[in-house]
Amino acid sequence: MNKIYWAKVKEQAIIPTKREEDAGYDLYPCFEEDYIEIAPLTTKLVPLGVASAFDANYVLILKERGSSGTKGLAQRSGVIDSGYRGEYMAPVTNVNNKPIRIAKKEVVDTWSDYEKEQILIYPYEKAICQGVLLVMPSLESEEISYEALQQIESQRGSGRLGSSGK
Ligand SMILES: O=c1ccn([C@H]2C[C@H](O)[C@@H](COP(=O)(O)OP(=O)(O)OP(=O)(O)O)O2)c(=O)[nH]1
Repeated sequence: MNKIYWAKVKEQAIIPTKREEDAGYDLYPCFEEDYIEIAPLTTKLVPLGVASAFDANYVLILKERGSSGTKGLAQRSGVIDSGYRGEYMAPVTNVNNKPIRIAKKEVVDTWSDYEKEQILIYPYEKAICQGVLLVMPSLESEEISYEALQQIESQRGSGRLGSSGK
């Protein structure tokens, strides 16, 4: 299957797209509410409204966009398995010291300047994260004893945490 299949789980969802030279598919929030508010240093699941199917040789990783990461929306978890058929959810942590609202434009337009000063706003209409497809290496897995493992040649051996002195 040399293809990624996308489906809308919710009617209003936006099917992710990317230009050939972009690494990630832009993924958009998709929810009924006027906005989702994320308090400082807390995490919320932002529904993305889409589901996918792709070959088991790949994994799709959710990452911040430049424009979401630099606004203090930190992407969590984000491993989408090829066999996952549920709705994509983006776990997002607000690392700002103000609440941030992922808010629809028509609602933001009704807020007073005072209300807007108390919060940060991320437009609902913008992609909130991106999905990067990566090739999954396929390795056999085998348990061996720790002694046998230490016999396997290595430059580092068990040196760690500053042992190289570099
Ligand atoms: O940020 C994320 C992470 C995961 N998922 C979906 C896709 C993934 O294929 C599925 C399971 O994720 P994962 O295996 O990381 O979750 P788990 O906590 O290990 O639970 P499980 O027992 O379901 O494997 O949840 C998302 O929508 N968003």
